[in-house]
Amino acid sequence: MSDSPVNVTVTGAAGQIGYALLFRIASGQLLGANTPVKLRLLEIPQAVRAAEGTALELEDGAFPLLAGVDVFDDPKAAFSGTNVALLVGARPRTKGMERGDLLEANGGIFKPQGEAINAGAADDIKVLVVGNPANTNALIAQRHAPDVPADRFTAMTRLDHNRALSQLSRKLSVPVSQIRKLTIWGNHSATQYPDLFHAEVGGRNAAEAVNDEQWLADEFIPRVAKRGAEIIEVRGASSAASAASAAIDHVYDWVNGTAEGDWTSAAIVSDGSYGVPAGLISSFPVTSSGGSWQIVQGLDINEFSRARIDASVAELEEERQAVERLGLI
Ligand SMILES: NC(=O)c1ccc[n+]([C@@H]2O[C@H](COP(=O)([O-])OP(=O)(O)OC[C@H]3O[C@@H](n4cnc5c(N)ncnc54)[C@H](O)[C@@H]3O)[C@@H](O)[C@H]2O)c1
Ligand SMILES: O=C(O)C[C@H](O)C(=O)O
Repeated sequence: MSDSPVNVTVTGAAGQIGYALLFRIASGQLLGANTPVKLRLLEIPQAVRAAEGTALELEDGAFPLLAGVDVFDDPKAAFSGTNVALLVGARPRTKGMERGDLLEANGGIFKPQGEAINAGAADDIKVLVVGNPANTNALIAQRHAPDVPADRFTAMTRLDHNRALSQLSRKLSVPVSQIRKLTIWGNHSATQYPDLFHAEVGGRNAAEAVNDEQWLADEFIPRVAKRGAEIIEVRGASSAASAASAAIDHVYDWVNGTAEGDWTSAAIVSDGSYGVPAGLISSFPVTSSGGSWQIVQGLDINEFSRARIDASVAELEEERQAVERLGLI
């Protein structure tokens, strides 16, 4: 076991995802079974008491790897010295709210959080944004942290990736462990593009194994892209434990590396690869090694995929322009 604990800040700690996430972090699933963690929970003042209640429960878990829990309502204090930041707390869309209103409300959250990360986080800070609209919230935070390398800011499309794995596994009646090289491109929204064309199932091309373009276009892609809405409809609340699980997967792979011969999906700052404008935080096929993500290069993008990637990237561009107009970046 390494000696010094890793500081992990979780925002929105009293929310649904926070509750599903914190106990898994405390048990060692975020960073590995040999890494002690110190949790730093950030909430708005009205929810601090509930976060303190969760902190009591974390204490009651007697987790051997948990070196302490602190609760904050001030971002500067919560991010001071932090190594891993999970930005989960966000303003949900409520009735009558337009997309612009949502972006503006979230700007009020992610701008000060980016500034606080810039001011006081540890040099090796890694940031995962979960709160929606995740890609653009990550962009806002990143732009307000000019002293932090841009590649430390990421947004979560791992839940979409996991959803796509499960849907394909059901269709082909194979375990998810046999599926490799699946990709989510673009935005964590209904425009995202889950791409099977480079995926492999038991060593065989997945699109060929499926051999059903209608299923691909009319069932698989919309099912994955609209799964968040389906969960809300059926469960009566947005996904929480599956989102927490995907956040664990994302950070675990970022820190510990992806498996040889496979890749995963994460929204990271574009370097212009695959025609995605540089600077946008967009989902790509990625591998991780040495604590950093690399975009998988050299994939052939067919016409079917190109149109769908472009549509999702266009939406990200619109969101970027909207937050620029609002003066948020
Ligand atoms: N990227 C993804 O795949 C994905 C998946 C599921 C949900 N989400 C998003 O994750 C977010 C959280 O979901 P949830 O179900 O936990 O919501 P929730 O409403 O249960 O919890 C959100 C928590 O954030 C807190 N919060 C609000 N503003 C804050 C701030 N400025 N600082 C710290 N905390 C703050 C709230 O007090 C609340 O406790 C939502 O935006 C949701 O849409 C993303
Ligand atoms: O909260 C939502 O709007 C849905 C969420 O992003 C999800 O993908 O489950």
